[in-house]
Amino acid sequence: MKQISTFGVSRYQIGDLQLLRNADDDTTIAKLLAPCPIMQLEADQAVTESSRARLYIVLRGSLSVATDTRTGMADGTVSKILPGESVGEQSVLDEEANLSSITALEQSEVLVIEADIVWKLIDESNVLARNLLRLLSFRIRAANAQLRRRQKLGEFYRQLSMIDGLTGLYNRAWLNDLLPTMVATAQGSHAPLALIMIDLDHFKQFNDSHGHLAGDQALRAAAHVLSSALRPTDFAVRYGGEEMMVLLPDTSDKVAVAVAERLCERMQQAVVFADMRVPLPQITASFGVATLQPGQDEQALIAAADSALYRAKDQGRNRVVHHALAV
Ligand SMILES: Nc1nc2c(ncn2[C@@H]2O[C@H](COP(=O)(O)OP(=O)(O)OP(=O)(O)O)[C@@H](O)[C@H]2O)c(=O)[nH]1
Repeated sequence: MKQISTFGVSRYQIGDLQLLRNADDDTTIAKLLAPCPIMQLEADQAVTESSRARLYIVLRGSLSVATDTRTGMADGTVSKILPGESVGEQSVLDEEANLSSITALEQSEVLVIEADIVWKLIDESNVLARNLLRLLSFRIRAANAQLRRRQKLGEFYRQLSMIDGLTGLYNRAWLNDLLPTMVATAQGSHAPLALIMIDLDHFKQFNDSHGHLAGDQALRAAAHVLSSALRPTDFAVRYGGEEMMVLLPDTSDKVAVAVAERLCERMQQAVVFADMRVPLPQITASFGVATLQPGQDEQALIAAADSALYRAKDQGRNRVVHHALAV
């Protein structure tokens, strides 16, 4: 970056600078700008870092500004600054050195205005102050829009990471996130909460006989049985390999058992297709039902449903057992 002139003796006019367009008192402004250096940059040359805040106005050529991630708002976004446009207003107002990385996109000439002169210009020119406010408001709005976009994207990925890829059911991460709240809400409002633990029967054998891909198809079919049979307020989760779980808010013992019975029956009827569209043998599952007891936490609720599930396996599989009721 080498100085080739000062604004006062250059061919450039105040009207060339967007921030000062239509300025009211040209003579005072001209006097303030006269000693400001004009620097020449070659293509790809960086604006030399200054420890002090400065305003840069492009007179010829163009600059690329990559925001620095240290600013918090920034994410390395690159913008192009064209003749008449400026960069560095915010650092002047914050009285902080510019954290952006500024590089010339082609051979360029740049007017450099030190912060103290910018403040004098603000004192002298209402037009400059107004243009500066407008510019900053535009930049804030653009930054807000970008933040909103990023927030939406973050939420999208968060949701994606809560869904099991094979079955489309919620996954364990979702359960860890949501179950404690569901349990606390139910305990707080004395509303019932039922949990059904489901495990496919002899699934190792199914995999061994028909292959892992057919096993995956069976898991998808089982998940579909659950998700298509539930109310919109219920949740189906893939708890582990071939273990699934259904959460039924506001549901009593008896209703939860009836729901589990319905799911058990539909599971036997589910048609699992292999790739050749030839149906595979039936799948069945065992169901353990538990309902939240006063003072119980989510771990105890899961453990109760799990022990009911083991009893269902013990009693011959393809059946429903309630933790406390004799089903
Ligand atoms: N295809 C497939 N199989 C899985 C997946 N996750 C777990 N499994 C299989 O599920 C089987 C579970 O076997 P076990 O826990 O022994 O139980 P089981 O054979 O179902 O027997 P019971 O539960 O006692 O009826 C294992 O063979 C796992 O490999 C998966 O994502 N896809």
